[in-house]
Amino acid sequence: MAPAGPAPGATVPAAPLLAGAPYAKELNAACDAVRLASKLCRTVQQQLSDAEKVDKLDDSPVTVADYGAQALVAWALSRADPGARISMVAEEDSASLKDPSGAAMLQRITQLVNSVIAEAGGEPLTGHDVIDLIDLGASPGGGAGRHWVLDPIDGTRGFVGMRQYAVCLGMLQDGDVALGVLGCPNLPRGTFKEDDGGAVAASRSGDAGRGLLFAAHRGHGAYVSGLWDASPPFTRIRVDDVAENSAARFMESFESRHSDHTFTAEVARHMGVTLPPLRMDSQVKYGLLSRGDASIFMRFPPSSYREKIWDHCAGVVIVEEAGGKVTDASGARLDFSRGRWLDLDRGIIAAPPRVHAAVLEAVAAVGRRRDGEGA
Ligand SMILES: Nc1ncnc2c1ncn2[C@@H]1O[C@H](COP(=O)(O)O)[C@@H](OP(=O)(O)O)[C@H]1O
Ligand SMILES: [Mg+2]
Ligand SMILES: [Mg+2]
Ligand SMILES: [Mg+2]
Repeated sequence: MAPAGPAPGATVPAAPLLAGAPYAKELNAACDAVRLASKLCRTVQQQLSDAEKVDKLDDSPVTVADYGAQALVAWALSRADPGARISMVAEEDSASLKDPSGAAMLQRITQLVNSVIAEAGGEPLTGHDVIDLIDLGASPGGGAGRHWVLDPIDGTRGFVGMRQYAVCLGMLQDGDVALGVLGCPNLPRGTFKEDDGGAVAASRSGDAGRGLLFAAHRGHGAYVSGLWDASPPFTRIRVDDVAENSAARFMESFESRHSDHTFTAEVARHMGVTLPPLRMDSQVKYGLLSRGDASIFMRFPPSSYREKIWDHCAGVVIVEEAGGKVTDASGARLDFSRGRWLDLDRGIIAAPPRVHAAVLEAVAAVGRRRDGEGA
């Protein structure tokens, strides 16, 4: 059933988005929070120094902007709903900032956060406040009640490498994703062109033509707007269910350690997909799929890897509300109700319905062929 609301391509008036929908207040608060965090990230990406990033235990990077964006989103959501106890499942924690060796980094983060808060008309925070806000993200989540789900910077490797990244905020209500918002500072507003995912992206970050905000409300559609204005008009978006596989463009991680490029190439070949893959960091891939800039997203990490809910929560509801399907390799929908991790069968496949069925079939066929060869 098509979701309620305006037709795809229709422009809806400036904020508040979807006034009257059940979670309109929360949706608009989430959009504001993501806009603030995106501003901080845009500033930092242009001037990031080695002293502002550290490697985590799992060998992944984290920067002052990851921490700053997490604190800002927590601040903005708390401000929008004073008195409420917010439950947030977020990627970062403050452990390394509480250590004396993290003092300079905490000071820098506090300064960055306060500069954005000042612009938003708020009172300055102390380092302790920033730590408390970051640690709001330690919730175990689960299937009961409301949990915000935050990846303050998804695609930190892309952020550091001057490529694509996204600020990703979802809202779980009783185990289902009710809202999703993606801030994509380096995405061009026009149709996506091949080189836009690559190293040149950030050199143009801040251009008038860059910066998109995707937002979805379960049952009320998916929308896109410019990222930098306080209350821009939104346009309803829809996936592109191409009639022929040969016309489908597929997307995957820029980093081959995050997703097996050899396997996806074999699946694409099996389907008769001829266009080369669009390789990009982060959930911007879900945004582009929802807007019809590409028709397939595949992710096949190493079998030992366990997916985290913040890497998919916002993107999944945006794709579904744009008319797409997101499942694991066995065709099951992703279950966000089980805590901080997603348990799934091998990989993740997102696409419009016809193409999705074709990808599922091809994944199974290539899997069987590989098993046969290995036997
Ligand atoms: N070995 C691995 N396999 C799969 N995903 C990984 C991974 N190591 C890190 N990731 C996740 O992949 C995310 C980025 O996805 P993509 O490949 O689409 O850009 C990272 O998010 P962060 O950048 O928020 O840490 C991280 O959670
Ligand atoms: Mg990370
Ligand atoms: Mg992530
Ligand atoms: Mg992250």
